[in-house]
Amino acid sequence: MQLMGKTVQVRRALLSVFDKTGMEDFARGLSERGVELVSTGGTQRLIANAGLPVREISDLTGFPEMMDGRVKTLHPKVHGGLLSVRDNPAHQAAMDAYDIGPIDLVAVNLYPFEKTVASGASYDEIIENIDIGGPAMVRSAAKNHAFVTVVVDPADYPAVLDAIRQGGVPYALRQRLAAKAYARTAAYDSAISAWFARELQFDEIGYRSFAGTLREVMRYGENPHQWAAFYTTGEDRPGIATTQQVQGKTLSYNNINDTDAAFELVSEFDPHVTAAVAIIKHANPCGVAIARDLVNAYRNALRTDPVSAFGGIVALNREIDAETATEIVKVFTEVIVAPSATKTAQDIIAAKKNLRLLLTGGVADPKAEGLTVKSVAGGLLVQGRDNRNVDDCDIRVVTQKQPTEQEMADMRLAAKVAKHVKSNAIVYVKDGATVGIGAGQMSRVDSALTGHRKSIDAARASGVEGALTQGSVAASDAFFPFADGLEALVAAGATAVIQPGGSVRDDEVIAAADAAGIAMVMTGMRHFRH
Ligand SMILES: NC(=O)c1ncn([C@@H]2O[C@H](COP(=O)(O)O)[C@@H](O)[C@H]2O)c1NC=O
Repeated sequence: MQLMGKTVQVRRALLSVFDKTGMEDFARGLSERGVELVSTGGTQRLIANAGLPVREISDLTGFPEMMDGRVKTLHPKVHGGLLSVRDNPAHQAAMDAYDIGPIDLVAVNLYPFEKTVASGASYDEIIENIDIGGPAMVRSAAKNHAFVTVVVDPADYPAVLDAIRQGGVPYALRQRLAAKAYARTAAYDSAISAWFARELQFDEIGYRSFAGTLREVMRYGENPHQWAAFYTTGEDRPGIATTQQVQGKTLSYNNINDTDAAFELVSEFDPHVTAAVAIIKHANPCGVAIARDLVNAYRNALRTDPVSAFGGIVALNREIDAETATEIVKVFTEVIVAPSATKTAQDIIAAKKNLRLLLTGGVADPKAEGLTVKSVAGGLLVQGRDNRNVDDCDIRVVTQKQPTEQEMADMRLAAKVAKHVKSNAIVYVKDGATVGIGAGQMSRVDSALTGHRKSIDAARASGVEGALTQGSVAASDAFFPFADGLEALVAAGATAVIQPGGSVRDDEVIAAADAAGIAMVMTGMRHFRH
């Protein structure tokens, strides 16, 4: 392959695109450089209507497009023209024998499989939108990038035209376009296999592929020496991947991770029922509150841990109003994320140039099915999304003391927040707001103590002696293996506790609660989060 690595002149191009964006200009540019154009049905009509000379694919193959377009380019005259090694005498002999002409450039984009699935189309319609001929051409051309240029993204048309105007497409560009082409067909097949898996409810099908579309390359990852990029999967879930950035600096890797945690948390609360605000640091909440309006929810969330809230992410489940925006901008905040914002709220936030404002258009459905993926050395851990919460549980009172209505409401809030706190999680709540959060400790007792200690700091910050946890309720994300965790909650001042139960020592824990005279309920649902 002596020609390999050289700049290649383009003499014949095959154009077959579903998304016709930019195609007329691209075809004109090619035509002006003397490139012969060959094209399929709709693409051919577009080019011909623009007054440009273009051959129909059936003229090249000698076969009509048939079977509702299932077979149009699947022919040796196409694939031979794409795959032949130009300086290989045997390949040349085959081309001569079968009258196969070289094709130097292919521009293809595929039937919109992903969009068809997202639109809720029927099974048959989805199947019909699996492109076969397109990926086949893309793969042939990409394999033979030593000689052939493959363009799968209209965004690359200008660069390719520029190269052709300067005499030909250089090897480095052909190579990059080939890599992109295989990434595209891999992502396409990944979407098809993921759809099949969902449709047939296969939990295990032998292979899994996960794909995304590049949204942005970040300056760095979790730390400055780590490379990072954000890929979106196309899932139609209001949140970090679908958000519109209205203002502020570009998002960092950590911002994206924390904003996701923040918005998923407030999405637990139906905005028609209550306003909810979460302030997040390092993917853990440092304050969460629900209230009749956002401004009170924000003030109460902030009170939990005003020190940690500095440089935090604020998520809201309703449209941000001017009053709430005014409160938020008083504290140094990295990101605000909400379904929408009033014009006045946006103007108030605009005064802080660097502050990012992200609008999602709605809250996420906390009950929606989905997968989460985590990488481990040499593998991927895949599981169903944790799409259930305390509202799905049969709550059992296990102590002599019954919780009051207020305690019960606060325990539901505490349990929903605990679901979003890294394990071991302990969340203290009083009157609709968190008053102490213990996150990510290796022992449940330590989490209970941490939340308590932080509530003493927060009380002091607001000029109150003692702990905010006095008279609160507490939630634990998992059962208490011993009574010591429960006793730490009692010592912190909790009057009611919500936890899944299920320990072999549940009896001891219940006895400790009875001895302390507090109420305890069990949900039967654990919410580990790592
Ligand atoms: N069947 C084939 O041989 C075939 N060849 C190309 N396509 C696709 O047909 C589309 C373009 O069709 P048209 O030019 O008719 O709008 C492209 O998305 C291309 O990927 C095909 N369609 C499906 O497999």
